[in-house]
Amino acid sequence: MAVTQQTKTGKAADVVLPEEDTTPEVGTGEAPAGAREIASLTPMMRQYLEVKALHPDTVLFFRLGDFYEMFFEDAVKASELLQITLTARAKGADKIPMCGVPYHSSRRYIAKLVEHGLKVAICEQVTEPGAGPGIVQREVTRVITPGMVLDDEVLEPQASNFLAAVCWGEAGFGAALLEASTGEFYTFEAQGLSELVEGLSRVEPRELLVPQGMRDAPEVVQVCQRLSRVPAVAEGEGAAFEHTRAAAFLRSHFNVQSLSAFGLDGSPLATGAAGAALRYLKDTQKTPAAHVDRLSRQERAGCLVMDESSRGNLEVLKSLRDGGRKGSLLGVLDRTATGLGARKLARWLSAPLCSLPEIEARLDAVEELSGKSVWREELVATLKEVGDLERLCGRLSLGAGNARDLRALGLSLTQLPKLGAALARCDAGLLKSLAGPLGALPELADLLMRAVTDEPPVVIRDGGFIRQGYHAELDDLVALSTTGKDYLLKLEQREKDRTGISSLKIRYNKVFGYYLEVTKANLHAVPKDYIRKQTTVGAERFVTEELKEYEEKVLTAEERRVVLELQLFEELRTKVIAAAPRIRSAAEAVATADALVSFARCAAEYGYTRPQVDSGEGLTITGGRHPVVERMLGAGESFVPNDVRLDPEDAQLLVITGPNMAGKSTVMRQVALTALMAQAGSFVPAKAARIGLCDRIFTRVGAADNLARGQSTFMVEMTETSHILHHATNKSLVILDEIGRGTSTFDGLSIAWAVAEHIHDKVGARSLFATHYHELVDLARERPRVKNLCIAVKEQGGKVIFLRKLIPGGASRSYGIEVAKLAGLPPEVVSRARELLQNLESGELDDAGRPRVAVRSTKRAAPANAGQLGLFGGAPAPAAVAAPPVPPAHAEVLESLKAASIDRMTPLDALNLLAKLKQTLG
Ligand SMILES: Nc1ncnc2c1ncn2[C@@H]1O[C@H](COP(=O)(O)OP(=O)(O)OP(=O)(O)O)[C@@H](O)[C@H]1O
Repeated sequence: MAVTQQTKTGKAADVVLPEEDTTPEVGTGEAPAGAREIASLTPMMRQYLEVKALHPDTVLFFRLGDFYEMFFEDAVKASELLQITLTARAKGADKIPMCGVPYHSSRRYIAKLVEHGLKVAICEQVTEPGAGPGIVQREVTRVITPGMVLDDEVLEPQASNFLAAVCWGEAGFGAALLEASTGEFYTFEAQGLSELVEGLSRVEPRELLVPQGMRDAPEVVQVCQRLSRVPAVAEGEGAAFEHTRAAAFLRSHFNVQSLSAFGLDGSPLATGAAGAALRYLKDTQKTPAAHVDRLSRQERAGCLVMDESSRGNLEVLKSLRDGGRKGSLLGVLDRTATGLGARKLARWLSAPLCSLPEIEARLDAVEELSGKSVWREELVATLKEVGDLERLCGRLSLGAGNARDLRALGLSLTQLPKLGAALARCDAGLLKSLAGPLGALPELADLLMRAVTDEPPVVIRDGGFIRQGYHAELDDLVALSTTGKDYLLKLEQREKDRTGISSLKIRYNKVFGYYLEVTKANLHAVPKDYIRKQTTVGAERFVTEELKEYEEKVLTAEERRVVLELQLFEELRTKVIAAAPRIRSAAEAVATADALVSFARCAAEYGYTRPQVDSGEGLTITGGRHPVVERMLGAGESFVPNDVRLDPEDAQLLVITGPNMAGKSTVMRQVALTALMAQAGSFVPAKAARIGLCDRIFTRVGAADNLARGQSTFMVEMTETSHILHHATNKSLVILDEIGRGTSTFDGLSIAWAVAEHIHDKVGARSLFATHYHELVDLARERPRVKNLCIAVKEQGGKVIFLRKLIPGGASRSYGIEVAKLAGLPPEVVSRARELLQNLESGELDDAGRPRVAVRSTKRAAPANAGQLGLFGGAPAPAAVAAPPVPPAHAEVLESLKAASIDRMTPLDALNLLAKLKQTLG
């Protein structure tokens, strides 16, 4: 049996039990599984099915000796995803599909299944083989799900891994966000789906927990569709979401009389979601989750709101190109030294502040840190030595940590006083305030450093991780087992001398313990007092009384040592759990310091300046740059800075025109990103900036198709625009890039015009409006707070040179054809396009009033009904045909037309007039 076990342990990961597995279970004496009816399964397979029935939605990792085995459909699914061999237990019709992975390398396999959105239940042997009657007892000790991951193999250091529990009712939605590895725990309530998605999108949850039976509810389907990273969906017991039960559960966990301190009074939905999330953590991890020691409520008013698509359009956390950090604002600003800091920075950028004092506090800190480069880099060096305190503490609290985690925690805690002392010397209040929590753990640091060896093993079950000198009894046991081993070596030499068998060896295996091995050729020299134990192919194995005695001594010392080490590990773990709240406060301080240092490094190295943030509604940026584009430019290219001024008095809405590729999108995005950075507490890429606090930033940029959601490009564009018009306030910043582009020119222009008017007249939000409809420039004549800007270009030798400079006024042309030429369109297509453009611009119309775009220049004729008007900008051609007798209605129309002052008419006025004229004609 032991031989089988050793062979299995030694095999590669994809090795599984032989197809016809007749091996009884280790130490159980269970009958071999042969070809039998499934109904007459072995006790072990029955045990498997019982456990599986309790965890039907998981892939069950069933511990068998040194392997985790999977059976039935789990085996089929896992073998495919993990690319391991699928084999079978039993034969013929009773064949049970099966596959397995070695225990010691299981982490990466589990990680892979979880990455595929599956849940993995770990079922361990909880009694020793042969320790009692019947088979080994087994229990599920942990369920690993996409949102409940503790292992470094799965977790990205810089990214959070949140579970989101969501429930809903007539009053709206309740949500709870829980990070199992760090213990972060938040709730919020939302009135509608958009608000819910906006709240969830800030942390991009990996898993969505919803009440039983709700997986396919329209609310869940829509949330999944609208989040840019689709979460795995899990169902939790409906009762866990129920308000009173959830409240009682939370009160008992946090050991409080009331939940009012968490802001949950009168919030049944948020309470339900929080209760369900915490219960899910406890149920899957089977621990008290002591590291979850606080719960806070996120208020919408507390931070600058950005919906999912605005955050995505501005590429705040990831680039649109490939969804990676590179090319995003976070990619540029993340110069953190720790995973803690990186996650904090991502949170700051996804939820910038709205409170002036808090923003000023961060800016003060960044100013001080950016000015002291040597000292700042010393801080960075210290921060680099601090491990992921939150996750180390989380793993240990949840019983998943090992001795390496204790060692890493000890090393990290040792750095804290140094970091604290450096921060205490700062002038900025925020930096100073971080020093307190960093000085609160010297005893634990000292204890862990004294207790754990420098390089402890990954697996704790064999001991070997407690440092010599930490525990006297353990030292004695270690000494005994080592001297015992020395003794055995001496004994071997003595027996060699006594018998004259120079090849005699003392060996050890798990089944026989220590034995003397003598090759067949030397058997004649074996003394009488040798007791034969076993015969192998080339040798005989013996024991002696003396050997047995020493074996007893050594082995018991070894066993006691392991037991004692495990006990000491538990004691240390308990101490860590007791200190969890202080560790989390220290982790928070480290994360904050690291994020501020990161801002300061960017400020110093990228030439950023401190923004002036105030409660006004203006926004002035002088010499502003796009933080990401300026870092992406190649050698020899330099970013052209631009000035932008938005003012509620006279420049509330800026219409930006300019050729394709001129830099309209870039300048608009840089304004939004500058405001966002300032409110996150960062310095900004500009010579000077004054930012009136924004309550929300909206962007409607480009024509992002969303066919997966079954919406056309234009529909998406209009839905987003409508969302903006409904939610923007006079404190908001609105970026609209080419509204109306997705439909016909006339419809598009009319919509763009009406949207701009509405924002100007009704909403009052600071807005930047880029457009190719040059007609929109006329809006500035109509509305007092509209200003025109355009991006300068120079024409030289038939070529367009982009100057990238924003100047007052409107652009006269698009240069679209020139850009198309630059892009390599065939010359004949380019020249034909020029011809068509000329037709359009000369306003030639056919009988139906449409421009005669298709007319070739050689065949162009005078328009037949030259009396018709070009709708937008087309000049009426002089009347050239004698008029027939005019009916009265027609005369009225002609009069109206004559009276109309086309020069001062907006396109919409023209449309209205046209409608009136048609009405007159009947
Ligand atoms: N101020 C600037 N300095 C240097 N390069 C710039 C600047 N602004 C834009 N660019 C470069 O020009 C490219 C085109 O800019 P952008 O996409 O903003 O143009 P656009 O006017 O919005 O074009 P389109 O109308 O075709 O969408 C950018 O990718 C960037 O590389």
